[in-house]
Parts: sequence; structure tokens; C-alpha cells
Amino acid sequence: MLEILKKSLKKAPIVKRGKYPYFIHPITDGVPAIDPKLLDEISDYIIEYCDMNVDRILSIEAMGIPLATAISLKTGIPFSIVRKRQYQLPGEIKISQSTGYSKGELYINGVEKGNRILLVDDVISTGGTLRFLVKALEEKSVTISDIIVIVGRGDGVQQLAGQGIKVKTLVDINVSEDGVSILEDTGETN
Ligand SMILES: O=P(O)(O)OC[C@H]1O[C@H](OP(=O)(O)OP(=O)(O)O)[C@H](O)[C@@H]1O
Ligand code: HPA
Repeated sequence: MLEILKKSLKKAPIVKRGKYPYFIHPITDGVPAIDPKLLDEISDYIIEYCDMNVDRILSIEAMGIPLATAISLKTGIPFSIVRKRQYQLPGEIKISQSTGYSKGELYINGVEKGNRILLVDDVISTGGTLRFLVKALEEKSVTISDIIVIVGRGDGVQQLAGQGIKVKTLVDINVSEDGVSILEDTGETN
């Protein structure tokens, strides 16, 4: 199950971003190249294991975009992207983004009160990005069917679980300066 994803993660190179060991992988970075077979494997898995009874798929710039595209093409469900750029449209919501290595702002457009959405992202680490996003969506009375993330690292999933936010991951990993190792049978859906 998810053999292409797991095999490719084991080969991911590591670079330091400050003190943070950052793994580089096609699904989380778009480099060196995204194999369509990998995208196919991941999107099939998500469609099988998530509640797809939704109006919309919501994902986050940048690396949520190929995931949302693949799921949308297979299901016919439209998708919106939470952007790093402000549009100043009516109803736009600004949230803070804080990861292990960066800080910035994200802007939510394209979801309405009462919508039911599937939230998809490429990786969870500290959980900071998803925590702010989920809070903003709940305040807007948007229903989240599932939160699905391809790669879990760090304690973000546990942190959010402690706040009542359930995140499903496809694969959980440990990252050190020496490389990536797969944590078997720890993810929600492994
Ligand atoms: O759990 P956290 O610590 O919040 O980290 C997870 C976030 O980090 C990445 O965002 P980034 O803006 O670096 O991603 P991009 O490469 O997709 O633009 C990733 O896409 C997540 O949104
Ligand atoms: O180590 C990482 N690699 C790629 N994307 C990420 N987003 C948070 N951490 C990482």
C-alpha cells in the first residue's frame, strides 16, 4: 500500500533550514519531478479513505495544488486554493502561517458559510498552518468532512488531536540530518 510514496520518501535528500532538517520530495516540493504514477496512487487512496461528500476541495498554495488537481479530475469536485497572495475580495479571510522554518500570511477565498469541504495538504509538521486554517473555517461555519495530509512529521498531528482537530495522514515519517525513515502503522489511515 502506497509503495511508490514510501519508496520515494526513503530517498528524500535533507537540507538544513536554520536548525530544521527539511526533507525534499516531489509531493512536498515539486522537485525534481512529480511522477504521475505517484500522484495517481495518492489521489486514489484519498478518494477511497476520505468522506468525499463535499461541495469543494480546499488546499493550500503551493504544494496542495497538484493534489487538489488530481483529486478534482478524478471526482469532478471543484477545488479552491488558500493563497499566499491577498486579493481584497469581499469575505476574504487572512490567517497567519507559522511553520518550523517560516512565517507568513495566508488568504482564504472561495468558500462560503455552510459549505462542506475536504481539506488537503502535502505535509504537516508543527501543525501551525492547519490549526489557524481550521479555526478560520469553523468561524465561517464551513464544515470540514476530513483533513487529509500526505506526510506527517513531528508532533503536529498529536498537537491538533489535543485540540479536537483530527488529521489523517497517509505516511508518517521521522526526519533527521541522516535522512527519512518511515514510521509504520502510526498514521490514521496507514
Ligand atoms: O505543520 P506546519 O509546521 O505548519 O508545516 C506544514 C506547512 O508547511 C508547508 O508550507 P510551505 O508554505 O512551506 O509550503 P509550500 O512549499 O507548499 O509553499 C506545507 O505545505 C504545509 O502547509
Ligand atoms: O521538511 C519539510 N519538507 C517539505 N515541506 C515541509 N513543510 C514542512 N516541513 C517540510
